[in-house]
Amino acid sequence: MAQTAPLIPRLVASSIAIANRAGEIIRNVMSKGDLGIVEKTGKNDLQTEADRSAQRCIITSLSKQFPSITIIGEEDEPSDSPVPSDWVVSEVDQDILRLECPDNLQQVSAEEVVVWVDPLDGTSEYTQGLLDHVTVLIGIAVGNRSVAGVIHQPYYNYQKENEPLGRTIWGIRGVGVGGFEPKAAPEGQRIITTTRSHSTPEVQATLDAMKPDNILRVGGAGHKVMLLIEGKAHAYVFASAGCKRWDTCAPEAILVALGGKLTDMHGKEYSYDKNTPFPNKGGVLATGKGENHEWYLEKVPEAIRKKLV
Ligand SMILES: Nc1ncnc2c1ncn2[C@@H]1O[C@H](COP(=O)(O)O)[C@@H](O)[C@H]1OP(=O)(O)O
Ligand SMILES: [Mg+2]
Ligand SMILES: [Mg+2]
Ligand SMILES: [Mg+2]
Repeated sequence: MAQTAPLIPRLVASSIAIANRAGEIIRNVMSKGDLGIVEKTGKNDLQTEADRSAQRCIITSLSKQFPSITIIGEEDEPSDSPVPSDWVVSEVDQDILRLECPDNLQQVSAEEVVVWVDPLDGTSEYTQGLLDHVTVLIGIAVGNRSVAGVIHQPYYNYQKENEPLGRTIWGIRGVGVGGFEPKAAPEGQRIITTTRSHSTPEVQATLDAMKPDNILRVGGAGHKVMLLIEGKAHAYVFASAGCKRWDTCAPEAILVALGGKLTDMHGKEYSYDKNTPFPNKGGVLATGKGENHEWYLEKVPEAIRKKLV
């Protein structure tokens, strides 16, 4: 069975198992207490031992199982030390291999695939102990389109006793989603989710122009798209540069598999081609199924939109 399934479901099946392992690594770093925080070159841009170790687990495992695909990870990896053998995952999620795959995904070759890896999304929140904002993101693109994604939440349920810790959700365009219960956001309200650690006057002015009933300021692109697909927010609005392709590839695929949309502030979809420059310079606007994406675009103040190129 595993050998006969097409490449995209096999990649998703492996990514689920790999993301689970990366989540354990993230929890282990936190429980040991030494986060090994490094400031990267950008403003308000941190990296921890958990980001580095989780990425080594994900990239080593994926490239071992799929040697011909292109993998692009957020973190630079200067480490020469060998990857511990128990970080190299060979398991796969068997249920995914049994899914029906649409025609357009049947014949994808490894050379067409680009996997965008954010080993730990919400690093700023992780260092501040806001653990439920943290996700592991593995996004799968074919050509320039994001077609499948896995979001793992290592700390899901962490404040509840007797509930399983962590969960992994997946989505494949044209196939469906799993690992959670999709829900529509409440009618008759406008709830917008946005950054809590990378706000700017432009981000705030754009939110003001949309006159939301409520604003949910939380960390991570993965976490914010989870709020959309679980019906907690109607739109994710970030009128600023700062996010990168690895932040949006996996969440976009899951959102789109459910009928939602993710674009820049001009309404343009991001390209996930391997040669694309990775900054999402046009900002992020994501809306759930049935939301009027155009309405949000029209509300973006023109002077702010013009700067986001
Ligand atoms: N100015 C920035 N510099 C670095 N990363 C950013 C910036 N803005 C956003 N990001 C990335 O996008 C994610 C979503 O942004 P926010 O939480 O501010 O809404 C962040 O968790 C971070 O990913 P990461 O934590 O993987 O570095
Ligand atoms: Mg980062
Ligand atoms: Mg990120
Ligand atoms: Mg990250």
